[in-house]
Amino acid sequence: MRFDIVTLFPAIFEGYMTQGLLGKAIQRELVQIHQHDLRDWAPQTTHKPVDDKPFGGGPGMLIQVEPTVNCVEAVEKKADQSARRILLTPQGKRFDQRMAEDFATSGRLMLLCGRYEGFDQRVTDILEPEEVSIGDFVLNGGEVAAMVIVDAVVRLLPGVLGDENSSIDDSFSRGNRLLEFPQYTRPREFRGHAVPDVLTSGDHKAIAAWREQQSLQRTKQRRSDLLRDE
Ligand SMILES: N#Cc1c(-c2ccc3cc[nH]c3c2)n[nH]c1N
Repeated sequence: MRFDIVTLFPAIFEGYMTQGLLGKAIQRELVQIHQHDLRDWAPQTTHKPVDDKPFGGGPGMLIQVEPTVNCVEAVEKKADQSARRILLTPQGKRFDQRMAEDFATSGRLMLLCGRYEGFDQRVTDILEPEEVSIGDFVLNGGEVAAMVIVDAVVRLLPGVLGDENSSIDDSFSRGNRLLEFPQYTRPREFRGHAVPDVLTSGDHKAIAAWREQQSLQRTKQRRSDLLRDE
């Protein structure tokens, strides 16, 4: 799978792409991530401005339409398949596990990361991206949101998580409507807190029943909204 990230701050992604599961997936060529600096598409002046004041007044600046559309069109010319375009914005559809599973079936995603007050409206009108938000809070730009999406999608790709790390029991995975059960490893007791006996009983049926009960109890306590019919 390939991600093309259009951003004013490509360096933000450097460290992120070399660490952990994503770093390994890139090394194993299961994933490609290409950053595209919008400033490379700015008017060829010394300052290379990509932002300007909003018509009609108001605070802050907007990213101009021209560098963005030129950048996206240039990126698309490099590959035969047209990428699925995602614009990160607080006004977007809420990102969730179902959306992550859907994105994971796309061969290529283009993530448009804004800054300032966002993009000129014509970027949306011309490129017709899917507008996505990662939650009801305000960030300073789309890059962190893009990393959240890359992180959630990459772990779903075949071969990225080994069998021992399968995502099948994860909260929210593949239609799971229950939060994941509590997990324990060695030591069997720490500061008076012991691992529940059932987990060391070897009785797999009892373990499964305990985990189901714990998931249901945890979901009722923390996220009862997940139990309501849609
Ligand atoms: N996705 C998302 C976002 C953002 C976001 C995205 C892009 C820009 C560009 C300037 N400010 C931004 C905030 N804030 N909160 C979210 N859930």
